[in-house]
Amino acid sequence: ARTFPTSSAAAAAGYSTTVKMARSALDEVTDTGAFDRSPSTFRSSVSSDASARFPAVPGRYHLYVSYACPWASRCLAFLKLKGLDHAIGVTAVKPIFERTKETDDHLGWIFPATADEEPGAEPDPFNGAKSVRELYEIASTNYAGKPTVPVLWDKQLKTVVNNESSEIIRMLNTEFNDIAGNPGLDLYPVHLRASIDEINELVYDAINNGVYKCGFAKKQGPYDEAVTRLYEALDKCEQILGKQRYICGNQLTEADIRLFVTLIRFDEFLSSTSSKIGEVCTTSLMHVYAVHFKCNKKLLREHPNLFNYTKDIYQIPGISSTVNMEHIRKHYYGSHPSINPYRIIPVGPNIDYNAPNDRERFGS
Ligand SMILES: N[C@@H](CCC(=O)N[C@@H](CS)C(=O)NCC(=O)O)C(=O)O
Repeated sequence: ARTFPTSSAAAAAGYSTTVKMARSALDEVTDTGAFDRSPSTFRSSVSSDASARFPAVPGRYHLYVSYACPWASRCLAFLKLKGLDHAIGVTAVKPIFERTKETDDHLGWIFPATADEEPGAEPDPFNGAKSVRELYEIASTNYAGKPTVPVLWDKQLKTVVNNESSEIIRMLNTEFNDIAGNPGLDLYPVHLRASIDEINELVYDAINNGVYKCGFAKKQGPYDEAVTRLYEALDKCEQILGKQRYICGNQLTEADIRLFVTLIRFDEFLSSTSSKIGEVCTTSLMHVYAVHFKCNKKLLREHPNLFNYTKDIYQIPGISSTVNMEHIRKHYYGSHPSINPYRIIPVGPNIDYNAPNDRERFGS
């Protein structure tokens, strides 16, 4: 049996020891049939202030991720761009959900038992946890919410500092500058904040979360609404990127990273999102092939500006190392046995995102 420090660590970090939330995305569909994402639970901040509860010191924090997950990947991108890999370690889980406990049927993120088991994934180096769920239970006894990645983990207090990627990326951008290899890079600069905020709102709702709203809708109305908004937003971004190199001007910002993580998964993700629709809709006898056509109005590679832009961002030093297409494919095609019982991975478009692109026409 494993034993963990529990309530004392959670109490020290100021968290309630019982958190009740949705256990999986399937619980996050409202009576109207629309997908409604639950808010993240752990919302503390690491601070550059040495007297803070979570001071930005090297070696104290660890990022638990899945390479399949777009939200975790945006944190990985910030870690690389800011030159923080020496200060904050990373451990990736296995790409395919497994039972997290023998005593119930929850499926979730699992660490491999050894470093050889799954290229890219590693055992938990600090807590010997079998699952991400166990990490949450160390931080908060009886945690009943969704055990999601990313997790920004405090090795000293043995707790989750924050599990909301939009907040983690802001901390990585500003709070670690004393120890960052690239402190001068500001991905949320004051003069562009209004524009970044506006784009983020559109991109989060219609694109990042929009693909999930398409995928998890249980009724036609919410699906129609989500898919219309998704393609309107993609068209808007396509137009903007016909005039400038990056989404908020001619400078890379967090809005680009937030958009990129969905775009890079897009042509793979269309059918993966559909797999989840199929799982939700097993009782309505929906056929998986029909489901696969639900989100295919247009592929990424049919939007020339968005497609070249995705290659451009991918080719920024450090970014390609945050994209593990193998984990992305394995996760989406392997984590839903009711839809894809033999876990066969479709051949996929195998796009070369390192291929030349036309973005330098806007200057470098
Ligand atoms: N709001 C969170 C969302 C993270 C999230 O939804 N992660 C997914 C993976 S893409 C997850 O871990 N899901 C676990 C599950 O569905 O059980 C963030 O942006 O950090």
